[in-house]
Amino acid sequence: MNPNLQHLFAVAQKPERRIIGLMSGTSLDGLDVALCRFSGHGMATKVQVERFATVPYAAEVKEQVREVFAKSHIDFELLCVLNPWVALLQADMVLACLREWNIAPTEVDCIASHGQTVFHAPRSQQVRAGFPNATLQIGDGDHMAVRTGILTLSDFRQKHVAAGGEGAPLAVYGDYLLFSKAGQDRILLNMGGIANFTFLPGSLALDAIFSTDVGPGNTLLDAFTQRHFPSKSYDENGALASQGQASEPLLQALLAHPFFAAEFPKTTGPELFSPAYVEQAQQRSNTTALPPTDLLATLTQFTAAGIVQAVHRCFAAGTAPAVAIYASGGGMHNALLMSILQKQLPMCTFHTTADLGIHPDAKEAVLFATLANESIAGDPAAFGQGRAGIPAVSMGKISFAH
Ligand SMILES: Nc1ncnc2c1ncn2[C@@H]1O[C@H](COP(=O)(O)OP(=O)(O)OP(=O)(O)O)[C@@H](O)[C@H]1O
Ligand SMILES: CC(=O)N[C@H]1[C@@H]2OC[C@@H](O2)[C@@H](O)[C@@H]1O[C@H](C)C(=O)O
Repeated sequence: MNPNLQHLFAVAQKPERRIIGLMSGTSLDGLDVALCRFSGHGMATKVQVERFATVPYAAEVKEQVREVFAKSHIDFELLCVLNPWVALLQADMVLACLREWNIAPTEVDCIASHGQTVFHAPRSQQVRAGFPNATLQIGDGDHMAVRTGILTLSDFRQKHVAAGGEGAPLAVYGDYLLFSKAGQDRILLNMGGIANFTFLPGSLALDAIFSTDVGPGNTLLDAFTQRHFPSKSYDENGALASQGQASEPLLQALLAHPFFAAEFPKTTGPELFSPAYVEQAQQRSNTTALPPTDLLATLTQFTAAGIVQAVHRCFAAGTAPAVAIYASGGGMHNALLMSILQKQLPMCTFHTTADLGIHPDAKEAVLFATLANESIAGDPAAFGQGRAGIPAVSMGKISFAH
């Protein structure tokens, strides 16, 4: 037998596995690195996050990735070279973390690498007809494996698309295994560049759980903060938006897109929720002269409205029962956004995933480590027969280090 297969077999049979989960999201702020210790799989999964770091991207890295990010027209050669370049950059970040943590690469069983999404194209957002759902992440897994010497799983979203999904949100898989609680309805709300959530019914019924994107998270806030306040990369704690007055006509124009009325589960990205989207809504609502702080106030309300509408929709049948919301992602640090959510969702109690034992900034990196643990040691049957958006499949392509 190929010794690589023997090694994989041995890792799958270990009572505990050390897996590094890597996530670099739509905000392009850096690489989240979570060193996790797993035992078990499926509903018996136990995970302990031993170390976590966000390694910030240098300005040059952000600039290079932005050149090919969420754009219809790009330099194709640049995309081609960024595919290994991003992988090698992230591999070196992993090796630097391991050195700092005094852990040898040989002590890590596997890396679960999300890569960098450069374009997300569910059918509902494509301009051409007749093509399948599609999504593209760069940061090649073979380069990660060879540079680090660690078995690597990568490119998780393609199997989801191949099995009928849109390639996202994958959060449902990890949230279900790690955070379900009998007797308590929970929403795991992640506010990154795009906002998404998983609904976990207290009944634990597999046919009631789902994950969905709900609209923009920080992506538009970041873009317009950077445009109007060039020294800032984001609106810290919502301080700028707090100085402005939201425009109701612009808010309504922003909410007019069919994405908001579409059924769950659904996905989106900065391809749709771009600065051009906001500029068009400003034209339609005669609000092009809005002062920057009013614009940021409106965009904060817009982010909140997408989330609030979606939470209400979870309970469309009647009065919303009490539900516990567990927040994660950078948006949870935006005090203004959080206060709007709390005001508009009085039936919810607000917590963070830290209350469930996972640091909110680490949650998505832990998700990919969990997906890798399932692919290596689990069984896709943990997700029943599979439903729309939750096909019962093992995700991640395997790259051997040698
Ligand atoms: N103190 C803060 N106040 C306001 N916003 C903040 C604060 N801290 C972080 N953020 C926001 O969080 C963003 C980063 O969020 P996060 O790292 O969750 O995004 P991501 O992982 O790239 O996104 P995605 O989940 O869409 O892939 C920043 O760009 C910023 O907008
Ligand atoms: C295509 C893509 O990269 N989507 C991301 C993005 O960031 C948030 C939201 O949009 C979510 O759908 C997804 O990531 C998380 C980790 C997910 O798949 O659950």
